[in-house]
Parts: sequence; structure tokens; C-alpha cells
Amino acid sequence: MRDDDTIVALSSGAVPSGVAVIRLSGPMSGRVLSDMLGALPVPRQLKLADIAIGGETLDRGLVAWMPGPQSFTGEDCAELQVHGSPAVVRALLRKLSSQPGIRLAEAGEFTRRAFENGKLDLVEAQGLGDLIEAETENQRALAQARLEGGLTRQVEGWREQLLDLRAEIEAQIDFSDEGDVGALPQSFGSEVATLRDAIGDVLATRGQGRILRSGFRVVLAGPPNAGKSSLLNALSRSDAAIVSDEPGTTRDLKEVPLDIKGQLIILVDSAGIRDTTSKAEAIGVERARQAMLSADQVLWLRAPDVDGEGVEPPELAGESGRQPPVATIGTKSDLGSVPGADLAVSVSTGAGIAALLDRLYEASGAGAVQASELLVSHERDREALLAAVISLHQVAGHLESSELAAEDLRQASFALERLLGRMDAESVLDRLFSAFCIGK
Ligand SMILES: Nc1nc2c(ncn2[C@@H]2O[C@H](COP(=O)(O)OP(=O)(O)OP(=O)(O)O)[C@@H](O)[C@H]2O)c(=O)[nH]1
Ligand SMILES: [K+]
Ligand SMILES: [Mg+2]
Repeated sequence: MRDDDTIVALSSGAVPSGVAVIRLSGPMSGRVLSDMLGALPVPRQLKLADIAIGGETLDRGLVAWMPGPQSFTGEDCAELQVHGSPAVVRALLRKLSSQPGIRLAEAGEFTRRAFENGKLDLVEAQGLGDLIEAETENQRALAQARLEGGLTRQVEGWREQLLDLRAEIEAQIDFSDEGDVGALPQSFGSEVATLRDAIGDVLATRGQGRILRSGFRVVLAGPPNAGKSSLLNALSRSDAAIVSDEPGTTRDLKEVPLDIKGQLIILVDSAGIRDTTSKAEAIGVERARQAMLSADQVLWLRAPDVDGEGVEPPELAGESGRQPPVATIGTKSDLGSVPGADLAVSVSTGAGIAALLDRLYEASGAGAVQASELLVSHERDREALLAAVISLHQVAGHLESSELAAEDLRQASFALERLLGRMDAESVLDRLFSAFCIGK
């Protein structure tokens, strides 16, 4: 696998389709076009052409020539817009990739080349991946802000401040007679603390960023026959889950995504919680408990006139001690009421369903934030910013030694540089880009 190969892939969606876009990047891109047209076309303008490879005409379509470095990858690029026919696309890819120096692209390889040529950093590359996968309005806005450098600019600002702080220490070391190691002034400690708190503030928005990007997880739980599966179907206007009057119908977790006003809400149906002698049901009950623990919101469902064991939510405490918020929903309100419920619903009459959707949207917090202003949405972001904050915390205990403090600041800088991909192991790059689709 050589980096100076020219790569080719179908970059548009699944065929058949009206039009398919085949993209090339690398030194042979220009040759393909000049062989086809007799000469290179005007850069960045579409030109109608017979799409001929190795002398054989396969289609007629539009071609574009984007010489590097002003291209997406930074290399010479060509695009062929052809009919979105599976046979045309297959023939073109086969012909192109059998030309010397041209091969099929791997997943994410175009974006990886763009990264390696400095066209975008790792944070922005992830933003591009998010944008391609975005299904809701909030996911789109979050990804767009990331791709446009929202987090990159913030991180670069912090790196500048770290460089200034390091320069202050260097100056101290230079002016001291022994070449080290005077104590640093308290004012230096408070400058570091200010930066640390600024990073910490952005880090604190991670929870909301995750919800906007990955969705707000709502687990429907409760005793058997409380109406969990019926409610899941009513909320999602589907028949995704099996409903029956037999208690213990649901065993597996069932996830259904909802788009409420541009926010992804993931509803999770679960097995009714009870003691059971059925092995399969017992596994389902355990899964239900685990799902409740990792929920952003638990809806505990209770039907009217059902008393006894298992009608109150179980004690929930995860290893981290985290307690997911629990709201009690009185179901089957057409049959009677449930004392103490936060909201009553009936799938038979439709009562309370719209109100519950509104409450879920409100609980997701999505209405209270601008997706484009949230910077932190990936686990990588959290790890890097947390590492920087921890290093900066250590400075407070190292003020008596400028060398130790300088090392803390260096570690904080490394964490931020790694986030942007300025210093990164190949393995991280491999993992990151292989999550992209082919042709991106
Ligand atoms: N009258 C009335 N019946 C309902 C309502 N919701 C559910 N039911 C009935 O209650 C029974 C149980 O409903 P399910 O949705 O299967 O209950 P569940 O909580 O998913 O049950 P398990 O999966 O077995 O734990 C079914 O017969 C439903 O038709 C409602 O709003 N009104
Ligand atoms: K049931
Ligand atoms: Mg069920």
C-alpha cells in the first residue's frame, strides 16, 4: 500500500441513483482526464465528456479537474459524474483501478490524505465524519461547527497561553544564577488556574455535547404488562415492539431512534422487572437493570390498580454512584389513575403522548443550548481536555520548582496537540480513519 498511489472510489451514495460521483486523488488523476479529453480541462469547471478509459467509452458525463494543492486532499484530484448505474460504476472502477499507479481507496483514505497534507486536523476530520453521518438537525449543526474549526480554534488559543506560561518559566530559569530552580510567584499559580478553569468549563459541556451527537437515551422500564412496549410503539408511531397481554413478553432491549425537533432521542424498551424462574427472562431482567443504570432518563411505568412487589422502581446506583433521573408514568389512563405519577398516558386514547414527547425533549436539554456552540462531543475530546486539566492542577503543588512546573505545562500542551493530531501514533490514525466510509 503506497501513499503515492492514485486512489479511486465511488464517493456518492449507493447505486442505482440518478448520478454517481467517482473521485480520484493522486498523481495519475490528471493523466486519466487528459487521456479522455486530449488535454487537461480548465481547473474547477465541469466539462461534458465521453467517459473513456483505456480507449473504451463507458458513459457520457461531466468531469472536473482539481489540481493540488487547492483540492480536498491537497493532491491532484479528478471527479467523474456518471450515470448512477451499478454496471457503469463497476466497470469504471475496474478499468480505472487496473491502470498502473491507480488502486481502489480504503475507507477514509481521501480524508486521511487531506489530514496528512494539512487540509484539516484530527478534530476537524472527526467533524467531517460526524457531518456525513448526521441524521438530525442538532447532529448536523454540531458537526458543522466542529468541521469549521470551532474546537480547533479554542484548543489553539489554549496552546498559545500554555506557550506564554512556559516562556515565563524559561525566562526565570535564564535569569537565575544557578540555571534553575527558583520558586515561582503565586501570581504564576493563579494564571495557570485561570487557564485550567477555562478548559474545565468547556469540558463540563461534554455531557450535553454527547447527548446532541449520540442521542438522549430514554429507558422504558417497569413491572411486566405495565405497557412499556405499547408506549414505545405509540411514541415512535411504529410497531417496533411486540405487545401482548402475556406478562414477560419483552426480553431483549429494543432501541428506536426518534427525531424530536432536530434532537435524537433513543427510546429503549426493556423486559418487565420481576423475579422469574425462566432463564431467558432473567437475563432480560438483568439487561433492563443495566439499561436503566446507563440511561439519561428512566421512565418508570405503572398501570392502575396494580399493587404489590415490583411496582416501585428498584434502587439504582451504578459503580460510579451515578443515579439516572427517574420519572413515574401512569399508563392505561383510560382504565384508571396511578397515584403519585408525574404524567398519565394512554395508548388507547392517545392521552398524554404528545405531552410526554415534549417532556422528553425538554429533559434532553437540547432546547436550551445552541448545538453550534458546543465544542466537546467526542470521547477523545474528553480524554485530552481532562489530561490537560489534570496536568495544570499539578502545577499548584510544584510552584517551588520551576522545572517540575515546566514539565506539567509541557504535558498539558502534549494532550492538546494529540487532540488535534499534531503528534499522534499511526495506530490512532488507523483507528480513526477506518471508521469512515469508502470514498470519503
Ligand atoms: N386499556 C389499555 N390497555 C393497554 C394500554 N397500554 C397497553 N395496554 C395493554 O396492556 C398489555 C401489556 O402491554 P405491553 O405493552 O405488552 O406491556 P409491557 O410492559 O411491554 O409488558 P412486558 O413486555 O411483558 O413486560 C397489552 O394487552 C396491551 O394491549 C393502554 O393505554 N390502555
Ligand atoms: K406484555
Ligand atoms: Mg414489553
